[in-house]
Amino acid sequence: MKNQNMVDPVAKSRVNTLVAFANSTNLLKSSVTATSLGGFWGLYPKKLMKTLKNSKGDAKVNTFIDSMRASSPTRTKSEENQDKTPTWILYHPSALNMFDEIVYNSRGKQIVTFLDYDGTLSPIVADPDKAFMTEKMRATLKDIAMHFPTAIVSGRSLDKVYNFVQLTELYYAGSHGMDIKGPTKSQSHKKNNEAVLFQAASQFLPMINEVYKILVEKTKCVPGATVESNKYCLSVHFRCVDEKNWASLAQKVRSVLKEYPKLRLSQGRKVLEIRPSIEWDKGKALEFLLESLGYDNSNNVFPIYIGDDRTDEDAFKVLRSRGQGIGILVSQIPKETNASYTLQDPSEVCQFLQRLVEWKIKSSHCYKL
Ligand SMILES: O=P(O)(O)OC[C@H]1O[C@H](O[C@H]2O[C@H](CO)[C@@H](O)[C@H](O)[C@H]2O)[C@H](O)[C@@H](O)[C@@H]1O
Repeated sequence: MKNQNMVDPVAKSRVNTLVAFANSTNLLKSSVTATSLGGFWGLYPKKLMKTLKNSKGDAKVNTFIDSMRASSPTRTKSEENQDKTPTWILYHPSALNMFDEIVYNSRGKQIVTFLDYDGTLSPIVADPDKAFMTEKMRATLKDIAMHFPTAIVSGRSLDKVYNFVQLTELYYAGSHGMDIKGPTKSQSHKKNNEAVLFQAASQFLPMINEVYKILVEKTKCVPGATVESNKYCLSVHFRCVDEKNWASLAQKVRSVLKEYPKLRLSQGRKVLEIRPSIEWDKGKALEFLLESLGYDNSNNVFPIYIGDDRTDEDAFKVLRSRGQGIGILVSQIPKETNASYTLQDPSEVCQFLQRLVEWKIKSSHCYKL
């Protein structure tokens, strides 16, 4: 629960300036304060998990349905979102617009990039097997990895995310960070040249496989529902299910999980994810990778984590509590987040990464001169 309301000092001072500016220019419909804006930060995902695990009644499932709808709305800008947008942007400005501020804050430090896959590097599509990233994104990732240690941190299984990305020079943390592998191609920026291999939940494999079979059987009567195995985690997809069947699908998943107290549920974009109840998430994976790179107790590192999902919030929170680096949320609509900046979609992520590479090349050139 710690750090629930922590705000990093840079963001806070920027917000105060922006709030003063917004109020003085009547940018917003009503006057705002930094405190009123602070309400956007919270621990909604944890509350939601409790709801799903402990509730008995339909009302609780409805809360989940509302939240699922909001996490990945079909219409990009509802009226309600339009109202929230100006305030939200004050707190979470575009990482492209604030690029100079970001690189200024990283001065003298080693940037390490952490990238979520679905919705960050590849656009969200209906068929999870077809979530390909563009060749431009692949080329950009190759460039990024040449200049900064880079990791992909995904809910997908390690093999699956590697097959999508296909770059040997990156770190990969699959199954929400429960399965970590280092680059197989040596990188000059690595302090320690050994490939990392970490599997946090091997003992859960038989249980996960068993639950996969049960879920496939239980959900096959729901048109459009699919269950995806991500080795140490499972995903039950709602995207192609008619909204009127969401509640019954959620109930089916809950009823299976009741028999498996060692597993827990988390929610992504039109997906329910089942994973071992261990203290491990994308935030822990980020810390593990920083440690592997030799930056555990270092002030000389500036991690940049980019992600679009609820599960990425664990990593954003870790960065806030360490007071290091920045979190960037990929979203076109206002969402509760611990990230400091935003990007709209994978094409903006690509632009941001390209600018980082250009900036790095330019600054190393200036340094040599
Ligand atoms: O951590 P991530 O890399 O973001 O993985 C999270 C989930 O991503 C995938 O599902 C999401 O993307 C699909 C393809 O665009 C989309 O159809 C689905 O609705 C999204 O939730 C993946 O299929 C899941 O297994 C991951 O857990």
